[in-house]
Amino acid sequence: MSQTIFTRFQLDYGAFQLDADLNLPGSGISVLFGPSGSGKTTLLRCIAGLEQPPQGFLSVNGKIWQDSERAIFLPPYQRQVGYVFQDANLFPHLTVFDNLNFGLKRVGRSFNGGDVRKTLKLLAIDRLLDRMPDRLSGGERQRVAIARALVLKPELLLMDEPMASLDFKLKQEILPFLIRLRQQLDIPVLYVTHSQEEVAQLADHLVAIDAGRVLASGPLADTLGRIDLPIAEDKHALMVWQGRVVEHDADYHLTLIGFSGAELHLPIVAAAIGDTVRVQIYASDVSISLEAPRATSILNVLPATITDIADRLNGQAIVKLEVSALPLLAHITCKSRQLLDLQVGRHVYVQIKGTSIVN
Ligand SMILES: Nc1ncnc2c1ncn2[C@@H]1O[C@H](COP(=O)(O)OP(=O)(O)OP(=O)(O)O)[C@@H](O)[C@H]1O
Repeated sequence: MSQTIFTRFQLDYGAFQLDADLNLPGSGISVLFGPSGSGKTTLLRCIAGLEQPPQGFLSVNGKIWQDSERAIFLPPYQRQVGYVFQDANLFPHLTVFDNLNFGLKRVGRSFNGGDVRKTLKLLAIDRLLDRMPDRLSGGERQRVAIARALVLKPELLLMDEPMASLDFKLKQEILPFLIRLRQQLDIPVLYVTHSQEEVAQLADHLVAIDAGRVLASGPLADTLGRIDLPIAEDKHALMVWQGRVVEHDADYHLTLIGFSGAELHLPIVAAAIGDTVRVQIYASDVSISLEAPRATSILNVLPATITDIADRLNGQAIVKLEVSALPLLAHITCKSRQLLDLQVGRHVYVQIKGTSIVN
């Protein structure tokens, strides 16, 4: 059975109150997503023991780290937590090796352990060990910061916008490593971001937070499909489907991806037949018609059923659909919704104008 993290924190800063009750899976990446000032960092700091709210409970994989009712509070150094920040914060006067070894020595562990080697390999920093931090790229520095946290074998890894200070190119460079962490790490990760793109690429579980409160917490597609939340209204609102590569069509530079009950053609994907891939579909790329379009340039046309609709004051309607059992969001105008008389339960066709692979 998957181990679980239970948190309950209440904290009052005067102008801001955190009141967060969360149950997170004991594996995979849980992403905390919310606007600036919504309390994401404060929640991570509570989990790390850097804040001590008067009301707090935290248990990680069956161990109680904090329980205000029983006056239990493990100080930060007794919590097996790795913390990666926006900036790598490496010791500038120490080599990469010494930066990593610094923490290991403090806990009486050797650099030569199998776990350390595995981490260096996972983050491809084995060839950077002699470098000083100022001779590393921003992405390499961040990979060293992640390795420094992981070699201490934490029970939980906290990552607070680890890519926020990287430019687009460096983000693209580090993302594959984060995806690899998602696939290979056997500890739970709590990852803070503002970016829908990072949500699509990394989240297994998604928590939407606003004004210090948890609005939703659940498997990625469940939270993305909550049309009552700001995340579904955002102009970058999207859905993520996981599928497998069925075939490549070299003549047309297309790849066919199969999902449970649906197939999509994508611009050719660098993955082998049978590989698992995530595909993101923006709500703004989905249009709806009542009949199967007979002459259309759009390759991906699928039958769907409307399961929910929310009209917004800005003239936009968010439509939630099911394609087979796969959830999908569409942003259309309220005028189109009225003209087509779209109602919950109606069978329609969706045309998906653009799709892209996220890993
Ligand atoms: N020590 C403190 N004392 C008083 N208020 C604080 C303190 N730390 C944070 N706050 C306030 O708490 C609120 C939540 O801050 P927090 O940094 O947790 O938000 P966030 O969601 O991580 O934001 P961002 O995405 O911009 O990093 C903010 O209004 C912030 O000003």
